[in-house]
Amino acid sequence: MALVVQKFGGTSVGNLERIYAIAKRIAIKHREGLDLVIVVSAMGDTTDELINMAYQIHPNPPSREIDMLLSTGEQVSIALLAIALDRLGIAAISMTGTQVGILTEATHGQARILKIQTERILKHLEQDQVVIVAGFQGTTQSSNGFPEITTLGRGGSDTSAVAIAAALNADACEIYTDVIGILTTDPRAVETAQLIKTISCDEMLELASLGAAVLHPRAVEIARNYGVLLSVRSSWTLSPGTSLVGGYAKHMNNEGLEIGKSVDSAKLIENQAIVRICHLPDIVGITATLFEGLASANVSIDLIAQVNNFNGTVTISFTLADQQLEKACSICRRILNSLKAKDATVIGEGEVSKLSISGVGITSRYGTLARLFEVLAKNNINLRAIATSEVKVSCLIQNKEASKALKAVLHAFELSNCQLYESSSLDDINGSKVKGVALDINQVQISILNVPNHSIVLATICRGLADAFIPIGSMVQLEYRIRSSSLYSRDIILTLYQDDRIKARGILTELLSPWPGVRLEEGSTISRVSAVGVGIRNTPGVAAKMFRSLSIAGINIQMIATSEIRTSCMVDESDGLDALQAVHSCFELGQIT
Ligand SMILES: Nc1ncnc2c1ncn2[C@@H]1O[C@H](COP(=O)(O)OP(=O)(O)O)[C@@H](O)[C@H]1O
Ligand SMILES: N[C@@H](CC(=O)OP(=O)(O)O)C(=O)O
Repeated sequence: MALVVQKFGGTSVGNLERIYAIAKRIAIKHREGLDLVIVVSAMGDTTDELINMAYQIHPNPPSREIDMLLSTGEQVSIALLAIALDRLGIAAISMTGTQVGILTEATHGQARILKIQTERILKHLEQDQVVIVAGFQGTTQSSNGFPEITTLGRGGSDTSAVAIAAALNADACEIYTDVIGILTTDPRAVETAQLIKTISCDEMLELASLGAAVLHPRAVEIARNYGVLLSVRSSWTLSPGTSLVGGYAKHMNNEGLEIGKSVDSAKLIENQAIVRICHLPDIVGITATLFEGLASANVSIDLIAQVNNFNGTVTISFTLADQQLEKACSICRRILNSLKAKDATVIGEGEVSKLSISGVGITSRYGTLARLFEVLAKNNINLRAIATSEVKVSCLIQNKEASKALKAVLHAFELSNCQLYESSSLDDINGSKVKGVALDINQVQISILNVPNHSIVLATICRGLADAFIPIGSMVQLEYRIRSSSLYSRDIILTLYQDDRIKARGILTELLSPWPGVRLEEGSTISRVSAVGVGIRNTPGVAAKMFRSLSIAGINIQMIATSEIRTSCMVDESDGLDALQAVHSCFELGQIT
């Protein structure tokens, strides 16, 4: 008999009528002969309400007690669902994370799953019972050997469900929610959002980490790592929803279900080039004009970084294949001439290579970025540009340093040579275009200016933030040649969550004190709008189209950070929603296909 894990989120079990309606759906599937493990979240806004209560009593409640408190939310809904199934004549049993044996790290509030004991679940399934498991919670052993309740972090029931499916080697894992599946964007923000029928795990990881709250990135990571057949569907209709594709059926490792390696391959592309444009006037639409000009001349751009300096000028850098460098520089110069941007300078540099590491949760797993930059710094590798995302980090380095850098990275991340791929030009697939767009609010731009030209600063910054569990949203590096000198000055620009601003300021100020020339500047709160799709890099003009749509909407782009399958633009906080709508519409994502 097929074994299916189904997860119902907080909105789907928001009141007794909904719980009963879900019980009826489950009863039908059980009678059809499926073995069912059901994971549920707490009813409606219960978790928020519980957190609120704790903070009314104490400004800094103990994390153990918060986990104890929050875990009660799911305990209510599992019991009610079991009662509803009993009423319908279906044998069911509810179980907490501790009763199942969902073993996690010994940390409260954000624990990762190490192992799921399947014996008890399997025993009840054999007895033809529906097994109902509390999502979002696990158990660990305290230092004195007693079991303690842990929670997995907000939105953690998706993670519970996919992890249980992986541990049971289930035939499918279905996430039921209040929308018909994964849509081209949040339908609460854009009414015309359309269903995406299939999406790759990598695309969904990017979307989820960029603000698409419909699926938790950790759940996607587990599905990708263990080849779980995952879909997202509506709790109220029978439509098939969205299927995720592109997972790998890896074996569970001994380190722990959620703890495996974050980096699974490295790749080097030689003969790349970088173009740097400095002192560009900060005029709405200027970036769009530049990239439209390049696209119409068939210049294929890879990575783009742009930052609005706080002095009214813009700095842009982009990478491309070496053989297109001269053409790109002359197009840029021509456009800048026609725009009468007299102060702007265009500098091209060839003979660089792009070294990338790929995996899952690269930016959300604290420490992976730091490890990469530490290794490169230790080997004295000079970084000319960087691009970060959830599934890939790329660094531009000089050709002559490329093989040394690659060797060091393979060694540091314990990758074998067969994971290395070399190519000399623009490569591979013709994927589809933009799959979806997402909006992430409450971000802040932190600029670290005038960084001396060595990678150790980058490594120090990333390690300091990782040790303080501060996630980095986007990160770019821009370089300028210092006037009348052959030396470069470097700026590193990060986006972080607004809530982490004060903590990050303290840490960065202290970390940067050995380099007295380095300046820290903070911008105002910004929103990040991102377009995601595997076809982005092979479709010239995608970025230009996005930049133009923002300029037509009168929205100034404050920062651009791209990776291979995503383009993110940071805009003023108040422009976020308009920016999302403009980008969604420019890629015609609201049209029924
Ligand atoms: N790309 C997207 N596709 C679908 N829903 C999205 C997307 N981005 C954000 N959402 C939002 O995610 C919500 C579902 O997530 P959530 O509220 O956590 O559900 P649940 O309570 O079922 O866990 C939807 O109601 C929708 O507003
Ligand atoms: N109840 C928890 C866990 C969860 O996953 O909820 P939901 O499925 O409603 O996002 C929370 O609110 O964070």
